[in-house]
Amino acid sequence: MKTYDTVVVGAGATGLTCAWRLAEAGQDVLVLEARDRVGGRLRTEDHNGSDFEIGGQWVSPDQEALIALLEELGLETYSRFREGESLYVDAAGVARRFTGEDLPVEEQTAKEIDRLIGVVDDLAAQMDPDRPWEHPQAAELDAVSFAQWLDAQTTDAEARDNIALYLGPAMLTKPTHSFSALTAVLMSASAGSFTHLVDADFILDKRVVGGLASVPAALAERLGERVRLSADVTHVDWSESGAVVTVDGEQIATRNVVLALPPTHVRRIRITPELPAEHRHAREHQSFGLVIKVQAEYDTPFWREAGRSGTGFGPWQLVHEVYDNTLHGKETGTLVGFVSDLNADAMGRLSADERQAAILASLASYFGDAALTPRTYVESDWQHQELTGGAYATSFDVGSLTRWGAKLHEPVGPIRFGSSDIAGHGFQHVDGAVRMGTRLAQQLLEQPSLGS
Ligand SMILES: Cc1cc2nc3c(=O)[nH]c(=O)nc-3n(C[C@H](O)[C@H](O)[C@H](O)COP(=O)(O)OP(=O)(O)OC[C@H]3O[C@@H](n4cnc5c(N)ncnc54)[C@H](O)[C@@H]3O)c2cc1C
Repeated sequence: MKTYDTVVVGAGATGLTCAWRLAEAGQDVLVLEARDRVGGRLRTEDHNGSDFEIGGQWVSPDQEALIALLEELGLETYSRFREGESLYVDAAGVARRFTGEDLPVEEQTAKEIDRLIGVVDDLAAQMDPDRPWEHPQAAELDAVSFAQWLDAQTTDAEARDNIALYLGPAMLTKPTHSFSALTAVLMSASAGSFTHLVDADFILDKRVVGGLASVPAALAERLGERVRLSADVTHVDWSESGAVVTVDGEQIATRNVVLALPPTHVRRIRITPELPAEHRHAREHQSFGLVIKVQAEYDTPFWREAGRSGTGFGPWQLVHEVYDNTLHGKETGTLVGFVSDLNADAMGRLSADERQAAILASLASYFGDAALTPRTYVESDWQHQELTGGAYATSFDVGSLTRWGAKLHEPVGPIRFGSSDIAGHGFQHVDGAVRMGTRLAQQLLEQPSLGS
C-alpha cells in the first residue's frame, strides 16, 4: 500500500493552505474533502444572474497572512462602498443619521461607549491571542459571562447594549451570556484591538474580486489531483509511526494526518485508539455560533441616491447590522445584513416566507419601504449543513478557554488539528485559517523524520 507523507482532511482555507505549503516543500500530500466542492465556509453562489458570497467575504488590514496569500495567488481586492451617512436605529425604532464612527447617542452615552472600548482595548493589549489562557486576568475573566462582566462595568444600558452588539451578535454570534469575558477579549486581541472591531471601515474593509472563495479555488487548482472531493473521512486508525485513513471503505496509509476541521467535527470521525479524555472534553465544550447572513439585491443602490452609505446598526433590530454589498462593477445594488443568535433561533421557527417578510421589514426600518421589494433575496444557511453546522465559527462556553484551550492545539500521535476556530490572530476568520494551515505545515516540515 502506498504511504503518503500527509493526508489533510478538509479542503477549507486551513486544509488547502496546509496542503499547498507541504506540497511546495516536496511532500506527497493528499487532501480529502467530504463535500463535492472545496472552500468549506467560503462559497460563491449564482442567484438570478448575480454572484452572492454565502460565507466569508471581507478582508481587513490586520489580516496580514491572508493579504500576503491574496498577493501570492494574484487575487485583487476592492473597497466596500462607504460614502455618505450611516444609520443608527435606536431602541424606539427611530433611524438616526450619522457620519464616521461616533453613534448618534447622548453625549454621556457616547463617552461611556468610548470608555468601555478603552477598557476592552487595555485587556486585549495584555493578551497574546495565541495563548489567551496566559492573560494576567485569564481565570477571573473566563469565570464570568461577557454579559455579567459588562453589567458590572456600566449602568448605561445603551452603552452596554452597543458594546454587547459588537462582540455578541456581530462577532461571536452567540448571546453574550453564553461566552466568557476572556473570549470577548480574545476576539478583540485577535483583530489587533477592540477599536479595530468596532470600526466597520477597518474590519469590513475590502472584498476580493471574484469572491473570497477564489482563495480555496486557486489553492485547489495548484494542488490538482492531490485534492479528492466527496471523500468523507469516517475512520482514522493510528499508531506512533503513522495512520490509516478510511474513506468509503478505502484505506489510505499516511505518516501524518491533519484534521483541518472545526473542533466540533473531529467527533464525527471514529479515531482509534480514541483521543485522550481531555481532548474529547475540550471539543465537547466548543460550539458554533449562529447567524443568518441575508442579501437583498435591488435594481439600483437606491440608498446611495439619498446620500446613505448603506451602513446601519441597530442593537435592538432583528437585522442588527447592514452594509452596502454591491458587487464590483455591478449596476444593481445589494445590501447585506445579519440576524444573529437568539433572533436567528426565532427566525428558524418561521416559514421561509414569514422569515423573509420579517427580515425585509427590519431592513426597511433602516432604508424605508424601498427595501421591501428586492429583485433577489438570498439567505445563507450553514446551520442545516452537517459539515458546518452554524456560522461564523465555534467558540468555547464560559470557563472552558482556560481549562481546555491549549488542548485543542496538541497533536495526538501522528494527528494534528487546526481550523480558523482555534486560531489566535485571525480567530474565526479566513486569516486565522491561513495562519493555522501555515503553522501546521511548518510543524510537520520541522519534524525530524520528515524535514526537507
Ligand atoms: C456566513 C459566514 C460569514 C463569514 N464572514 C467572514 C468574513 O467576512 N471574513 C472572514 O475572514 N471570515 C468570515 N467567515 C469565517 C470564515 O469563512 C471561516 O473562518 C473559514 O472559512 C474557516 O476555514 P477552515 O478551513 O478553518 O474551516 P472550514 O471552511 O469549515 O473547512 C473545513 C472543511 O472540512 C470538511 N469536512 C468536515 N468533516 C470532514 C470529514 N470527516 N472528511 C472530509 N472533510 C470534512 C468540510 O466540508 C469543510 O470543507 C464567515 C463564515 C460564515 C459561515
